[in-house]
Amino acid sequence: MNGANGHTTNGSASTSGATFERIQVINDEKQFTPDLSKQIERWGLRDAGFNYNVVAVFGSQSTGKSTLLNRLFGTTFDVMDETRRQQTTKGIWMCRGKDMNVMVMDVEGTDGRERGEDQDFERKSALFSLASSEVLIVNLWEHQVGLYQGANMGLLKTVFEVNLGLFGKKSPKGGANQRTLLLFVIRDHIGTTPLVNLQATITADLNKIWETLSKPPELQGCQLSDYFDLAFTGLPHKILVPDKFEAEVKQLRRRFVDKEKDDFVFKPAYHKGIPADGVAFYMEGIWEQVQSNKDLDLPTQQELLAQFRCDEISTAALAEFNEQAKSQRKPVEAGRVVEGLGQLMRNWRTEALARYDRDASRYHKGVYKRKRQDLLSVIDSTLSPLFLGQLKNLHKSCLVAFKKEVMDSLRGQDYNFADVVGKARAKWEGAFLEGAKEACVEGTEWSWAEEYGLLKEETQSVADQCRKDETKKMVNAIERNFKKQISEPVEMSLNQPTGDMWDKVLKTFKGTLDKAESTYLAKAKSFNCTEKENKTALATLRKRAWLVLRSKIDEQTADTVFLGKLRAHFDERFRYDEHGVPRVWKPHDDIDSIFKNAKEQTLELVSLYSRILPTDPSLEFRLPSEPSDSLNNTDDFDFPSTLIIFSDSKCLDLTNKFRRDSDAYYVEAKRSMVSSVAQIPYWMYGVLVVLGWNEAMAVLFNPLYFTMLLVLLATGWLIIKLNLAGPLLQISRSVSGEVQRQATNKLREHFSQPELAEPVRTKPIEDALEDDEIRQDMRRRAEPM
Ligand SMILES: Nc1nc2c(ncn2[C@@H]2O[C@H](COP(=O)(O)OP(=O)(O)OP(=O)(O)O)[C@@H](O)[C@H]2O)c(=O)[nH]1
Repeated sequence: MNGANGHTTNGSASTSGATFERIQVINDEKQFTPDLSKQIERWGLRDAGFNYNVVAVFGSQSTGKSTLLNRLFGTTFDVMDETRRQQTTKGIWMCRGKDMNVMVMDVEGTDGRERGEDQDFERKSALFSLASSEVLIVNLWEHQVGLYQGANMGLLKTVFEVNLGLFGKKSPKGGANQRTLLLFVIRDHIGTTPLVNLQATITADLNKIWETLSKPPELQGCQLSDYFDLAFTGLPHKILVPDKFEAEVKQLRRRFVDKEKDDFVFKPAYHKGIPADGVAFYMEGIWEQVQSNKDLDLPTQQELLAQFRCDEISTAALAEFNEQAKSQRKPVEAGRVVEGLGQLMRNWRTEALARYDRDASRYHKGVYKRKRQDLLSVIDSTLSPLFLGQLKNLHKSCLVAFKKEVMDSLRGQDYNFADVVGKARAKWEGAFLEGAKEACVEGTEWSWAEEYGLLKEETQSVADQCRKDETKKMVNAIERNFKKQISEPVEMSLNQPTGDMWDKVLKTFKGTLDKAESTYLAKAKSFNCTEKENKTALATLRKRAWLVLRSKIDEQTADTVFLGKLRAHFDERFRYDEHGVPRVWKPHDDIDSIFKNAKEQTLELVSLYSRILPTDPSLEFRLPSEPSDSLNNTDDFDFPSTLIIFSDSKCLDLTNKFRRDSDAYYVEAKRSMVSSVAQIPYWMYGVLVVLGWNEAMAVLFNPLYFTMLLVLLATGWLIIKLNLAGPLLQISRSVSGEVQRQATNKLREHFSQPELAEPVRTKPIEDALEDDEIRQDMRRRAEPM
């Protein structure tokens, strides 16, 4: 039964379980057991709160204390062997009463026989018992009553003195004070002296002792009854009248059990106010104080106990709380919005506080409240990062969702920008607020205002950016549309190079631009654009529109296109007559003047196209020459230069190019006239018949030639008869065609001699016109044919 430190830990009757285990609280070496707390737990009393009682017994050695306790409470304390009268209880033992929440203390007897004259332990055990128990059973033989010098009275003197030390500092009249019941059990009460007499004697003796106590000045007037209640009972002789003894003991037990009875001993006033789970620590503290002979101040002890226990309870509550909080730390740190985090936090917080309150509220109120506050601030400081993390995550997710919603909505065609942005902002800022409110735990000073402000700023800047992008997009779309609209009419106007060509172009341009501007303004309304933004966008639109027009003009005045126009214009005037019929040059046609007029008229176009200049000044268009395209930040823009289509040198270049082309047309015209003159005249055939008459007669009258003619005719007749005319005609056509081709080639070769052709091809046409010799030569060559 001896522990490692020489402490007798516990023991039990052979039939008992954990409930009946007893424990030596203080061993004969005056050491306090470290196992009391566990033992109280094993007894099932740890969570009893205040619903338990402590009773201790005082008395001389071997006066049947243990026997009485075992009978009264069903405990299992060692009882002395009948045959050897010697001390059995050493130190202080404790056992749980059977079927009752009572901790029963069996205290070593007070005779000191075994310890010699050492009264120290008696005094200390009395002090300890009084500080811890509600009821002190004073066990004495009947014959000891009235013996003032006897061990009991000495013990009682000790108890009173100790009591003054323990509770005396506080005036008993000052309010609720610790009272203790002294229950005198007179053993072997034969009955010759009635209990009342014995009671009177004992009371008188007690008062006498009380009087003789040296009390501190402030407690001079205190009475014994201010601190103690006295109760008396007698028990018959256990050996002589065992049945009566047992019956009386049963009777006495009822006073410890039956709460309804008036003589119920465990009155609330006697309770030391120590929760069951703190009893072990409290007792240990008291024993330490007692051992070190320090002043034992119970309120201070209770406060110390409260501090220790409240800390313990708080730590236990926090441990569980921390486990719970840890579970959500990772997702929050990983940037996730934890659904219902606020509710979770509220639950953990409430549970932790409830756990603390359940166990700690029984302790010293001041300490309990102070520690609760500490616990609360630790809990809140643990939860605060989760709250802030949740806010940050909410902020992020709401911003992302806001952007997505805006982008998705802006993807379509029919939308009102202000509506889209306004709704999305309200929705996601609202979602943030909702989430933040949910995450906020009541009773804290947490705030989401700062994060909310940040979110609002960011949604605003996203909205601004979107508005800018949308404006840009809209201007681009209007520009594209503008391009489509002006393309055809401008092209048509430019293909009709009349004097009011630019008037028509600018009229179309201005009309379309007006429409584009009003389209912009109509749409811009929904964007909540500022006046300044609208001004900038319109300026950009105008400039872009102008550039679109300019690029269309450039396309139409590109070298090849423009030369084509000139050629067409020239053709109309040179190669076609005034009725639009193609000219067939006759020798009497005045090619030169027609050519000259057509050329001059065509060359006038170069200057017409060279500059955008309407005849009606009201149609003139102007733009500021500044970088107005804020949407694209393009380079400097010089409006006047955009009015010039062809520079002077370009005009000269185009004129030259056209001249070369027109000269070629001129030469071609001339040639066509030459070839028409070179046709064989019909009268030549008549001449041939006249000149060939003699030869025909010679054939008819010459038998050989005539025979040959007949043969030919017969062959012809046969051919017709045999239907060979077609194939032969075909062959003869081919042959004649070939012969004609050969002949033509020969003739061409003849007329294409270098001295005739070269000057026309290489010299400028003016030279050619002036070169009369060549003209004459050409006519000469043409005429004989
Ligand atoms: N005459 C008489 N003897 C009793 C009575 N009760 C117990 N005894 C006997 O007294 C002896 C001592 O009993 P314990 O119960 O051990 O007494 P104790 O006071 O606990 O003894 P310590 O623990 O040694 O101080 C035993 O032999 C009991 O049988 C009683 O009421 N009358």
